Amino acid sequence: MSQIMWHQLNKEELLETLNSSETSGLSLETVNERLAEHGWNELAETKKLSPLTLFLNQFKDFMVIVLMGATLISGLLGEYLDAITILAILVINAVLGFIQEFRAERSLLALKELSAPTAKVLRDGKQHTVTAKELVIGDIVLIESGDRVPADIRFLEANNCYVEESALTGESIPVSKHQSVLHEQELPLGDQRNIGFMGTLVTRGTAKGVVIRTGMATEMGNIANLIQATEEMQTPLQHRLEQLGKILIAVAIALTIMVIVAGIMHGQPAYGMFLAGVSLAVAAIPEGLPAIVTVALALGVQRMIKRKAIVRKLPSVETLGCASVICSDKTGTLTQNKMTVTTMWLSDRTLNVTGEGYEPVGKVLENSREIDIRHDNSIKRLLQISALCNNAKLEKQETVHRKGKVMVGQDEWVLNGDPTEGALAVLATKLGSPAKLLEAQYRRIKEFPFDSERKLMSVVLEHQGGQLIGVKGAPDVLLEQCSHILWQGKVLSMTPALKAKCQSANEKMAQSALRVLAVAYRDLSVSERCDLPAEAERNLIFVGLTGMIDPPRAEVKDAIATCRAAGIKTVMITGDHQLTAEAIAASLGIIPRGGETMSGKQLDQLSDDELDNRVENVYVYARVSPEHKLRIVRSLQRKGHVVAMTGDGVNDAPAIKAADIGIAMGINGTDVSKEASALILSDDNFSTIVAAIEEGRGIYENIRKFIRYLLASNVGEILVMFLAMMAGLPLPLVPIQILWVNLVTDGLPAMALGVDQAENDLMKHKPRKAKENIFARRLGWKIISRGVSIGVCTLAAFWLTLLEGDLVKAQTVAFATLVMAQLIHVFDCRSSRSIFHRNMLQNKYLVLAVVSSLVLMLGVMYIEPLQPIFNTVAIGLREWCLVLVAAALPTVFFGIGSVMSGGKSKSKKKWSSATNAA
Ligand SMILES: Nc1ncnc2c1ncn2[C@@H]1O[C@H](COP(=O)(O)OP(=O)(O)OP(=O)(O)O)[C@@H](O)[C@H]1O
Ligand SMILES: [Ca+2]
Repeated sequence: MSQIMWHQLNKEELLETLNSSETSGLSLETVNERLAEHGWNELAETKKLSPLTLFLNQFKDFMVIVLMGATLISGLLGEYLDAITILAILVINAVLGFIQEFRAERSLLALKELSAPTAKVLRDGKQHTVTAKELVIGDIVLIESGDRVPADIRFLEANNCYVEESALTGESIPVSKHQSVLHEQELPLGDQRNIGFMGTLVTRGTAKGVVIRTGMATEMGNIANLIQATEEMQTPLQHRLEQLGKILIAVAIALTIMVIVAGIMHGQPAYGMFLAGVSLAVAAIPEGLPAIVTVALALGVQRMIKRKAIVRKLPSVETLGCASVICSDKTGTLTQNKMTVTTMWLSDRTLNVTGEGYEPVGKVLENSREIDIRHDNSIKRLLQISALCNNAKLEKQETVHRKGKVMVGQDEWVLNGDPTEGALAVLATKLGSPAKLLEAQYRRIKEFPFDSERKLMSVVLEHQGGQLIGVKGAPDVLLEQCSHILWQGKVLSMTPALKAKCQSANEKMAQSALRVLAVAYRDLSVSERCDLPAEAERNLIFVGLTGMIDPPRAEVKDAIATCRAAGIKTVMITGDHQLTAEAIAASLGIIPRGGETMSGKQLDQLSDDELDNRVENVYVYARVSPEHKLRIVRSLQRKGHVVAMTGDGVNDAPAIKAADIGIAMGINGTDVSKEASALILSDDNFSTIVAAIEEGRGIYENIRKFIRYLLASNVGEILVMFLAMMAGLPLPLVPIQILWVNLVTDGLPAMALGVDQAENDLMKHKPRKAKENIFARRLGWKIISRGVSIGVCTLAAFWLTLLEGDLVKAQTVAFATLVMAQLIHVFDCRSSRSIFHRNMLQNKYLVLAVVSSLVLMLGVMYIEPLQPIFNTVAIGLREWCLVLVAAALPTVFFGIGSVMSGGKSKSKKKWSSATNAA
């Protein structure tokens, strides 16, 4: 098929060649056949790391290689048992590391799938949304501004449609597309105006097209290998940890060398010292840290997905925890986006409409009495334009519900399209003027699609008597274009008095939280040119207003209160009317006493400096256009805020990109906004942002928990050996014991900390500063103090037992003390205050991890055949008392210390209550 000159075919030839139908699309059967034949509509991926490579990578670590070399030598020297055990431990270590990294990799991959682009397609006569991957040749697709063209398509219909093709042609100015036949033989891509190319961006308008090429056969597929850029997935924290890791390695190696030298000087055999030293280095270097961080991030991301937040860029998980302002759209994010028209205003009459949801059943009331509207021409005109200047489709669909144990089919009205337009479609159908009926007399010949800059939409309709323009949109904008008004059935000139009436009716409706749309029209002489919205939308005849409710989402009010307690400010940014916005903001508790609201017009009059001075006290921005959002983000950032910003349209992308955390809408968002975003809300819901922030904070704290645990453990491990060598004592731990301690303490317990529950005050303190050091808030002190005391206590237990003269017994005691001390200390790490502030059994994984580590430790102490391998003896009650006291001392001592000095007041100082900050 690739030889076909698609741009030269007319519609009939096109659909015949592709065996498709413009009105009903392909059948699902055909789709499956074609999928089987041509494969998925996707570009080939670059290669991934194979699991085997990932596993072998675990052994690439320098110290591990040294240790394996050393083991090999000891094997050659006849120490088979030692060599085999060390190797076994290294393999287990590698398996753990592999599992961690493999999981991390997998979850990152899953993330990509989740944010895969979708496409609207006509199949079996119905409109479906599918992932773009599922498209086949012949599919009829619908695209609108903000979409990426999902495959190579030939246009069948294009309304004011502009596409930006710079990825293919280098030309960054969008080109207009049309559906007419092009006759030239060879045409460069940029001139194929009736073809849309996969991956290019629709910047304006709407269109319908038929898929002519998919996957690697597309023009984008031709150059796919050139554009597969790898995205930076490392977070700032991971980056800093990598650096920290290098320092730690250097320190560990330096200390190890000192241990070895001191040991040899005090008469230890050189080879044994070398093996002990290298084992110590392997144990003390937190090589698992990056992997655990990735796992903690990835698992956190999974939890976020369960809470409907899809993270597209891993670094934003960290940034989320620092967010200090959330700028949110109103419609659909703070509100339900389920619109219902409740009020109409025309010719100075206010009419109420009954009925709920999308079911088109309801009555018209005036002063609470039902009225007959059948002969009212003004109302008919209002309904007519509302129905025809409208792209929403109201359909009856059978949906299956569960009632107890049986599944019941039920007819339900569903809406395909924009809810604002849906509400108008419902209104028209309710009151006897459904679009289906009207379309027989009025044929749409042109559309100027709605955009959020113009805040209007209009259509040109052809009927028996001629042509007609119907317009709907924001009343304040539309009124400016009306020279006449339909008043009690007659067309009058618009006077200032009449205009004032319209305005005050609009304001009155807006004040009661209604979203208000105005409707206007005019006749069009056939000779009149109207190619641009500005040419069509002028000299109009005003008809009336419709007001629709859009109830706030139930859970949002609490979410906003949570934010306030967490020191995060919520700002509403909306294209809607100021009074509507204020009414809704008030009901959600967004505006505190003294808080301001600002309109887009007012914003335009402020310089950047003036805006900076006021920005922190503005809680609602109304009647703004997308480009205002960028100014707001920048201004807040200049004030030192970490800004989360939502958006859904094409024009929102710059603001989303500029924000510290750009947030797109999963349901109503455009492809462009999603691509620009760091986070996608799969339910478009504001409270999901708050949930994500909470997870973000929790993940960061968990990372701090296990960094604290791992580093304190390592300080303890190194110190025991170091002090013993300095003091001229024998080795407190033999190499295998060191490796074993490392394995049982660093592995599972550290991972379990990574999925620990958050502390209760997580959302009760201010966000942390973006530049905060990982060791801030006394973490460094905690690592050193706990590490040193674990080392000292272990050494004391060793020395006390050694006084009896049995080295193996003393080494067993040291081994048990070190393991026990770490297993107790791990619980301390769960709290920023002390071990006594949290329920020890809350984290089931941790309890399980600690119990298995205990069993592993007891195993090598009490299973007789293992004793010679691990250099242990069975110790008795007296030794156990010593072990437990020495192991508990570091944690209990600091725990009591923190309780005595009032751990609460300390934490309060650090986290000064944030309530007054918001
Ligand atoms: N489909 C439409 N056709 C005509 N006018 C519309 C349409 N949708 C919205 N409007 C008008 O344009 C105004 C701005 O709408 P826009 O979609 O930009 O913002 P919004 O959805 O109200 O707010 P948010 O930015 O919170 O999503 C609305 O108040 C309404 O008067
Ligand atoms: Ca360790």
